[in-house]
Amino acid sequence: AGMPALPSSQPQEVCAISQEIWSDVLAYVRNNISEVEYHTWFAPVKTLGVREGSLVLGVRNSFAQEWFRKHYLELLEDALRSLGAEHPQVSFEVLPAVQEAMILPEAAAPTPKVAAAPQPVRSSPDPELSKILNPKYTFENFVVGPNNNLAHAAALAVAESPGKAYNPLFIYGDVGLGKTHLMHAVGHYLAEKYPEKRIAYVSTESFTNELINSIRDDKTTQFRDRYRSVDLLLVDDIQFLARKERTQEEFFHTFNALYENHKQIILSSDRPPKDIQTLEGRLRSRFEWGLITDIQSPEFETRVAILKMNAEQANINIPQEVLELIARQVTTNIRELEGALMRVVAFSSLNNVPFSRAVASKALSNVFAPQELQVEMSEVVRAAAQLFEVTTEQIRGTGRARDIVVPRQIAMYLIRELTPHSLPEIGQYFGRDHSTVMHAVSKVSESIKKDEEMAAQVSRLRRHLEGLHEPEGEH
Ligand SMILES: Nc1ncnc2c1ncn2[C@@H]1O[C@H](COP(=O)(O)OP(=O)(O)OP(=O)(O)O)[C@@H](O)[C@H]1O
Repeated sequence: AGMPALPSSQPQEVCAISQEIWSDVLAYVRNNISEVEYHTWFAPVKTLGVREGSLVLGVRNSFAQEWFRKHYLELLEDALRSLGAEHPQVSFEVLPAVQEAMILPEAAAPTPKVAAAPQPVRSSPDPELSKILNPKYTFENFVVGPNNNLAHAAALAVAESPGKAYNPLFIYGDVGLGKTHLMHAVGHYLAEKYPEKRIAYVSTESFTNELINSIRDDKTTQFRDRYRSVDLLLVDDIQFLARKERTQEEFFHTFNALYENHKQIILSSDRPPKDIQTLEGRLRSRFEWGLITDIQSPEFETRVAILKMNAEQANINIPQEVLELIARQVTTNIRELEGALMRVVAFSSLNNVPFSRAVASKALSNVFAPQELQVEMSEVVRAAAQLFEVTTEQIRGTGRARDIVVPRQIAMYLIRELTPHSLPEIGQYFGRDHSTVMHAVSKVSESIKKDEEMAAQVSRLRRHLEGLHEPEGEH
């Protein structure tokens, strides 16, 4: 409602994300019906894309079409609503029987290069390897920023001279910040350069389970052979070795075997070795033999760059300001950042509206608590200084000249309006007491009633500051 219709000349690359939408819808459906029903009816359905806001589903015959209309329309609409569709629409088309097997992507023309099902960037000679390494997790697809440049450089060095540069390479950081991505990138790099090298990627959990199974099945020799004969061993989430004595013992020997043969080992963890409780000393010290490097949360610019890369890869054209809005909403976890982007794209295609800040903030409003306007005092001062062509030091200083006092009072007034800071806190920031701030606030609120120019300046500043943080409302 109130949204501009999507001009037909602006093709939305719905196909790129229709798979994404469809898998979310399926997940919703699956939660709400029995497994048998799900497999009978939903498993054979193909998505044909989103057309003009309507999710088009291909079903096998007209009987199924009727059945869906009668029994599952509401459920599907609910699912779309959960993704943000305001007027969910689903339509069904009977798939031509012969074409059923090849219905995608040809039928969903025009088909952009789909990122939802990433093509292997390079085909690995080893089919096993392409199963274990995520094709998306390459160096090319890794955005380097101040938060991860050391880890990135270390990974690259290791990829170029495995077993020589840093062994082991230990990468730690919070969830969803790219540890697995970097490990796989080394794997891809090596696989391309040295197709004969053997690479193994395993999570600590799988390593543990495989070990347990091998003990149970009396196949520990095979287990050992497998891991001790690789050229590159990538082990994810090594912190889960904590309290698993038997696995630690086994891993210790694997580590030694590889290390002695100059085979590269890369480990990831959510914390540095010294913080992994109940890790045997001899393992801990080995983890510290090579290089320990961390990945931090990405800062704003890096988050925007990551979103941009994702959008480009999905062939979706999203305005910079929308990407920035998303990057402001999700600050710590890149997996969630990517999820937020998908949500915005799904929302805009399901509602058949072009990307805008309003659309994005709406799409994200269910997922993320509506952003509190979080203007910083320093931002207000900076903005006021800029507008009045004085320095921030002057504004926070003690000068009494009128051309400094007015900007200072306006800054205090706007800080009071736009931030949750108390009068004493604001006073402290300016090296004054709270009564000075109170005086400034009442002075400015009086002045803007009479002084048009000042009113304009204040509202311009306010809009600027709000614009920095808040999604535009829908008018
Ligand atoms: N610098 C980056 N550039 C582009 N994409 C990134 C970057 N860092 C992370 N990602 C993406 O973020 C997602 C999460 O990354 P990844 O799975 O590697 O995180 P992780 O640190 O291993 O998390 P976990 O601890 O949960 O395993 C992936 O889709 C990955 O491609």
